[in-house]
Amino acid sequence: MTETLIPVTVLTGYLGAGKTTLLNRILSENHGKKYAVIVNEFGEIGIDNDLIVESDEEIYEMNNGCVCCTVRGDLIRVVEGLMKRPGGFDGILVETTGLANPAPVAQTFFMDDDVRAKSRLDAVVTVADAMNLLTRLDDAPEAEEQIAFADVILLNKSDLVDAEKLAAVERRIREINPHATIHRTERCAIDLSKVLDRGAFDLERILTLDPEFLEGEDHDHDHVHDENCGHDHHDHDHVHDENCGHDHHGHDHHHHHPRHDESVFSVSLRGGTLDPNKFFPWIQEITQSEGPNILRLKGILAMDKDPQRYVLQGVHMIVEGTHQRDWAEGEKRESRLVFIGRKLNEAALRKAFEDCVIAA
Ligand SMILES: Nc1nc2c(ncn2[C@@H]2O[C@H](COP(=O)(O)OP(=O)(O)OP(=O)(O)O)[C@@H](O)[C@H]2O)c(=O)[nH]1
Repeated sequence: MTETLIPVTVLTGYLGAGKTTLLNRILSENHGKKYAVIVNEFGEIGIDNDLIVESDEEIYEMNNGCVCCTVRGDLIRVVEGLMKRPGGFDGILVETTGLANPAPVAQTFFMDDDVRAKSRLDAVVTVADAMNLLTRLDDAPEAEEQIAFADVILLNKSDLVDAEKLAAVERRIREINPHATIHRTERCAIDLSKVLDRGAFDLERILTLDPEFLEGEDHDHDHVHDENCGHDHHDHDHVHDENCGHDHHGHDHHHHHPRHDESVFSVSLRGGTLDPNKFFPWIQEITQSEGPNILRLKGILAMDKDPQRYVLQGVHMIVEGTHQRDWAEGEKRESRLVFIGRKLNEAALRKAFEDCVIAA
């Protein structure tokens, strides 16, 4: 019986840990399987979808909130739609935002009758950033939930730390989660059979961790969920979108799950072509001076006189840039840049960015 159920892999991990890197590996590898990918991102301009490699796989983007709360109904609808597709899929991958608590995402696959009848949660795979995890565990509750909930953990970015630190991070992970399989990786290089179709999700363990995990199974959870979302907290996404353009993330979707970190918000910038002689020194300077507050930085940029799209990625002070592909004929040369972090000075970021724009 169980063989006919579609395995679902929930891919989680804090901002910038390497989730998209792993997803791109899965999509690029010649595994002969057909996966449907559901991507959820935080930050108002959709950039992540542009960072996923081109493949034959079907990709569904959900940008209107966090998959663990506001768009959970969307997740059920997307999955239900996938189940009805002729030919079907060998697996479904759900990449959560870096700020998601994986528990409600996993719950989705137990609570909806149609979804439960056709799919099985295969594993929660968490990518951890070896360089930043210890700090995150101290200041971000989601980071701890992602580790606690994992069946498989990729201790990634092993190239950025020495052996001693790697061992210390692994010890801390073990304290939080003694059960998960841990793999040390660099750029998420791993045999995919260690990640996919593991049959690793252990409901018994999760119920020990969270006895109310299956709570609401007999109820119409959409309503329960909506009520919690509407009444137990104020919706920052809306308040801030309207008042200051910030893109806050704060909810109390389920009483027994800790809140999201409300101090984290995003600043989305958009403009035309940029002057590289102004832009790069600015990014250099801002990531050095504000690095601790910049949890994540992502951009698809149009540089002046550059025929290619330039992709910029940062996690704290580490910034990487690469050319992605030629701008297509007729494609609008537009630059999009998103900062996600704490205490970001939106007005100053906006002004500095606009100073780099040379053509609208
Ligand atoms: N040095 C190093 N960099 C890495 C490694 N893995 C990923 N990166 C880089 O880290 C940055 C973030 O990687 P992503 O895969 O986009 O991370 P993510 O978890 O998808 O990020 P969000 O979706 O924003 O949460 C990128 O610049 C990657 O190239 C690694 O093992 N070592």
